[in-house]
Amino acid sequence: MSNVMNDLCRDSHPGMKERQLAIGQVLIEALPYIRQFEGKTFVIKYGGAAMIDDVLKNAFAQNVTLLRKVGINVVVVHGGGNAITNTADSMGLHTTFVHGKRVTDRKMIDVVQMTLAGKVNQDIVRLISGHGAKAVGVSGLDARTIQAEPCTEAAHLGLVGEVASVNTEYLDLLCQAKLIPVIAPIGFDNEGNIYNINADDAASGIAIALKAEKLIYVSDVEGVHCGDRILKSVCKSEAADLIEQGIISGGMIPKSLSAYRTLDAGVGKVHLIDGRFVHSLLLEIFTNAGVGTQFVSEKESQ
Ligand SMILES: Nc1ncnc2c1ncn2[C@@H]1O[C@H](COP(=O)(O)OP(=O)(O)O)[C@@H](O)[C@H]1O
Ligand SMILES: CC(=O)N[C@@H](CCC(=O)OP(=O)(O)O)C(=O)O
Repeated sequence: MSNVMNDLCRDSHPGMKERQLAIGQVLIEALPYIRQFEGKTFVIKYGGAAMIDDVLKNAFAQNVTLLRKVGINVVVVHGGGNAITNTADSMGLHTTFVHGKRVTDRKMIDVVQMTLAGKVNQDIVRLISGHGAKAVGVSGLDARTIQAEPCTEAAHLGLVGEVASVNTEYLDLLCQAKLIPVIAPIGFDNEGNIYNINADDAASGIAIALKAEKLIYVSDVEGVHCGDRILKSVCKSEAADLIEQGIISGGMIPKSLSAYRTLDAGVGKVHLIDGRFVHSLLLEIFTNAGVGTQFVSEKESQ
């Protein structure tokens, strides 16, 4: 027996038995969730601070690996808005956002493509693979994973698209092989035009197409704020009011709107969790506590 184990067995560390018991209880609490979710598909939108800070990046990769290892089909759709802005800045290109979406001209779409499908995507693949799962980088262009169409606000936004259809056969194949697709949110239309797709919109379209069990947005806030309160749940009409009042603004607008589209299309659960909090993903999925904000349909919230 190692010295550490010897010490533990003699209970020479005050409070150690209590700590071990607590760890055991947390692990057991996960069991019903593991049984419930085995073989189910979770789409995880990876964005915000958890994409920038090294400790958080690593924790995210560990969390995703653990989900895959307990039999959940994990599909990651990543953002990278900050990285795109940094690359654009370094090339002297000016960035403008309208209601949380980037105005995208021909020069900007090149920056989006090389940044998202290049460095950002491959960094995530490398990190996840480093923890023992096999991640596959998928540009939305690969195998027509994301067939795009111009978004409704295209007149103002340029080459910004929405998901028209998803190659679910390809993604299902990857999941069946126990691989983790890591998807960059770009797509092309029938004429071959490439579109920049907001990652929340892409994650929503993919969750709907895959009939996912859950869509989870990992972001850089505790949840949806209303003043100094974090809302445990928010329904569609409340969200519409909060948008109207400017309380939900910027990047939270596409997130909220895509959340309700996802729910309306039949995906059971849509959550927003704080990627700045290490292991928030595991806590959300495997504990009774739940964290962050759940987007719910009108009926459920009443
Ligand atoms: N009511 C709100 N509650 C929480 N965050 C909000 C709200 N309104 C606006 N935001 C902003 O939305 C941001 C999250 O959206 P975004 O920057 O697109 O994140 P991500 O990169 O994770 O997609 C938050 O950092 C916050 O600044
Ligand atoms: C149309 C549009 O806005 N596309 C986004 C795509 C990346 C993204 O959504 O990144 P986050 O999740 O980190 O915000 C952009 O160009 O920034």
